[in-house]
Amino acid sequence: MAAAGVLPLRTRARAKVNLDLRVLGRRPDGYHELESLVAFAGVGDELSLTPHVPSSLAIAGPRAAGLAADDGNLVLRAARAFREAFPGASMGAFRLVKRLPVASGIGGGSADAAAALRLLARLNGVPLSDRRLRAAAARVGADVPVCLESRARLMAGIGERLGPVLRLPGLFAVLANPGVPVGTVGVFGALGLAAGETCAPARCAASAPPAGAAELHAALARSGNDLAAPAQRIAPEIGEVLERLAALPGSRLARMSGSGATCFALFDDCAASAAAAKALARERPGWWIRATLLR
Ligand SMILES: C[C@@](CO)(OP(=O)(O)O)[C@H](O)COP(=O)(O)OP(=O)(O)OC[C@H]1O[C@@H](n2ccc(N)nc2=O)[C@H](O)[C@@H]1O
Ligand SMILES: Nc1ncnc2c1ncn2[C@@H]1O[C@H](COP(=O)(O)OP(=O)(O)O)[C@@H](O)[C@H]1O
Repeated sequence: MAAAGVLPLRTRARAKVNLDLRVLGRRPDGYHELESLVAFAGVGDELSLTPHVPSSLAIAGPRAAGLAADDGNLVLRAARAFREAFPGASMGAFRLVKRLPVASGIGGGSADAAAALRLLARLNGVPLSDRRLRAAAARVGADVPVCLESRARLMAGIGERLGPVLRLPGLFAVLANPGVPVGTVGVFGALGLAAGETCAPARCAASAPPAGAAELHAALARSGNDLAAPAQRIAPEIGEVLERLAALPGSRLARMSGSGATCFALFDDCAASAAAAKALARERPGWWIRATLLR
């Protein structure tokens, strides 16, 4: 129950989109070294924190079904990581409004974890640049550090090495998910790399992405997502999502995000992405489809 007179703190947990993703190799500990240009969408979950009451989590929202509010939830895992990093910190009661599909390659759980860390940091006067906070984020999950600030940047290592924040041109996108959850572990496993194996050289000094949307579309067309092929072997529905997105009027590029199954298409303007999302929703009423700005 909310403490009388105490207003909850609130934040958005925006969907992460991997505009491209290269797998460089597999570390001896089994994790994969990546390079990815990451952007964030206007759609996301919502998280609030009622301070100064015992730690707890309640979940509501259109995608809440099947997501347990137990100790394994990434919100409560993040809260534990925060308390370990800042012993004696004030905690509170979280309420998550779940809108993003679960296990879908847009990091909803990672964004929720990062949102929990942001709220606890705000409550306890900890700046987002605090290295103990960043270390706590990396302990919760590979994608959590980039979600902490939720700003476009290059991500490397297993996700813990972040480039400077990038001012990307706004990318008008349609996100589409066919309703098939895809596990990250299985997709990395299906790549079939042995521990310690290298498969691609790191891009030397990563150059800043172009400032114009058309130039960025063209640059992205020269890259890809190395997890798309293994993900499609696990969930062949992804092939159909990519085909449908590529065939939409005005679609400039169609690609899978993260380990799937969510895919995105890019458009020149807001009217084109909105019309495309509407048309796709008519064709595939069972899919999760959103027009959104990536930046
Ligand atoms: C693939 C990516 C790309 O952004 O996104 P999603 O598809 O999850 O959204 C991420 O690397 C996912 O990060 P995240 O989902 O936080 O991964 P974690 O929970 O830390 O790890 C889950 C499992 O994925 C594998 N894993 C994860 C990250 C990585 N760089 N190499 C890996 O091999 C490991 O088997 C690990 O046990
Ligand atoms: N708050 C949460 N939101 C989503 N998934 C969560 C959450 N807490 C724990 N999980 C678990 O984490 C896994 C990854 O979820 P998610 O971040 O949605 O995947 P992805 O990064 O592929 O989009 C799921 O299998 C889910 O059971």
